Amino acid sequence: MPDSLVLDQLRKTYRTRGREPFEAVRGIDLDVSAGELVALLGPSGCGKTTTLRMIAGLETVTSGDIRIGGRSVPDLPPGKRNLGVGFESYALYPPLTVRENLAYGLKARKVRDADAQVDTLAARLEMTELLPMRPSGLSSGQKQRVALARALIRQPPVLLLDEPLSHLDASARQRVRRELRTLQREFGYTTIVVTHDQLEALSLADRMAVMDAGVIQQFGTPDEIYDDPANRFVADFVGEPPMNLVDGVVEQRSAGTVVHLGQAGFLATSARHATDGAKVTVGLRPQDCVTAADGSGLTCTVRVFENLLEYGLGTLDVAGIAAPLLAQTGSDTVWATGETVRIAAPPERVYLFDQGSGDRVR
Ligand SMILES: Nc1ncnc2c1ncn2[C@@H]1O[C@H](COP(=O)(O)OP(=O)(O)OP(=O)(O)O)[C@@H](O)[C@H]1O
Repeated sequence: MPDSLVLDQLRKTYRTRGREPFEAVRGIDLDVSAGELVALLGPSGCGKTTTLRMIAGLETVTSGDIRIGGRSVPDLPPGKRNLGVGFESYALYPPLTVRENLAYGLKARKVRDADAQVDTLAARLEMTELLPMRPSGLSSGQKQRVALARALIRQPPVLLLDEPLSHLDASARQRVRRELRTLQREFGYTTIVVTHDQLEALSLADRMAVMDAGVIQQFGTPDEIYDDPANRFVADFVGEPPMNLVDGVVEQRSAGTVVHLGQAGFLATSARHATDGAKVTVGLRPQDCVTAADGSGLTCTVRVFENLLEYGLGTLDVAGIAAPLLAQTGSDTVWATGETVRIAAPPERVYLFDQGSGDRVR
């Protein structure tokens, strides 16, 4: 049976002799339901691995609590926490073959069809040919698959995975990712996956926690995070190509709020709480840009147009704004260099952020 996992004001301060204490995790709250897959997503150094290692019991907790199935675990050794841990660095037993490594725990528990279970899982993770090999002969991508299999075969109530697919080549990564998702759904393990790869997080996760500087910036479903980013960091980090972020000035009109961008014109926005005349950061996803009717939207000049067959990407100069704007077009639109185009977006997709705090202005 899967267990719930709760992080309650979890903190980690690293104290290294001769150095200032470093707060890697700064008070994290996270409530993961039984059977849910949550991705911890963030840039290098944001504290994802430290968080996972504290849950696993490989790192001490400075303060706060971790509860697995309602039981507080920070004082328990790793082996008593009832977790499956798929860390690449987690040692396999070198004298045993991969098959023996995978079957070890099952045989210790006297599971009758241990070998058949190993065969089935190995086939699903495309690693049957690795079963007779010894750990020292494996490449990093192969070791990663074995670590994943070893965590999965125990059918743990809570599964922790740290960058589980990072060493696989692009096509194997997609297939193993889908298989991991299928296995997780089938067996219902509560799962935390640490990744810096947003595609991995978007495709695997029921919900994702976007982290930066030791803090969870937003926790929600992939759609909530993409459609309704809580702040400038999340808006910038999630989405490919990234959201355009440019300076703008708010004007409150009787018909609604608009935001002016340089000398290029203005866009209507559904944000209602912006102060008239305030300088804000305007967020506009390249995918949300549409061609506007004459006399409305932003007047832009095409600097470069890339025809990527299924869609096009225009790099547009905007009068009065230093950085260019990226706009994605449908496959039937082709822009010429130097052409003038008018760009708009649905008002609910024109995001405003406070220039000081970076918080969303709604
Ligand atoms: N043992 C340690 N002693 C001191 N500082 C550490 C230690 N381990 C990690 N850190 C620091 O804590 C911060 C968070 O590290 P962590 O490994 O949790 O980040 P991460 O988000 O997983 O990044 P990455 O994806 O690069 O592994 C980093 O600035 C790192 O340098």
